Amino acid sequence: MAHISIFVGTVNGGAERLSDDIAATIKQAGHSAAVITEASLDDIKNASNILIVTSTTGQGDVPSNLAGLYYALNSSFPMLTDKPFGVVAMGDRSYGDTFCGAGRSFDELLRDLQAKPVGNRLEIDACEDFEPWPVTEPWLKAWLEKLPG
Ligand SMILES: Cc1cc2nc3c(=O)[nH]c(=O)nc-3n(C[C@H](O)[C@H](O)[C@H](O)COP(=O)(O)O)c2cc1C
Repeated sequence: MAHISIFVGTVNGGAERLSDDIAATIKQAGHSAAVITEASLDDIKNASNILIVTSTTGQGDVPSNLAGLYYALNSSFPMLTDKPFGVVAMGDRSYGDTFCGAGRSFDELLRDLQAKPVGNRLEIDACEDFEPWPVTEPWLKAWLEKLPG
């Protein structure tokens, strides 16, 4: 059984609703999960498995409820060596180059901190996927299967 800490970045609540569905599915699969909406540096340092679920705001920016964690990681740069992680990025392709910018930034930062990517980042385009769950569910099931241990 794995414990997964889900770090949510949201402006209008979509990523939080998706995180709740993700947590319910993780529990149904026999694991445990916690959804964290106001994360501290210790939350991520102490996490066994990290799942970032974030929308993008501004011009490729991390939502403010998750931005504090992003900047704290970037400035204090704690090594997260071999800590398994995944990223679910919600965005809108009509924003062009900044599509899913927050999820992409987190993915890059966690790799820089030597955390261990499990599978590929999921990018959800609000223009195409009006409901995020149908694309997230198969991704999540595959991600759980790839999780070490
Ligand atoms: C003001 C604003 C700025 C946005 N900027 C971007 C962006 O730069 N890139 C992107 O991919 N999506 C962008 N989006 C789209 C959101 O990330 C997308 O609609 C997401 O599903 C919202 O999730 P939330 O309800 O959790 O905030 C923006 C949306 C708003 C309202």
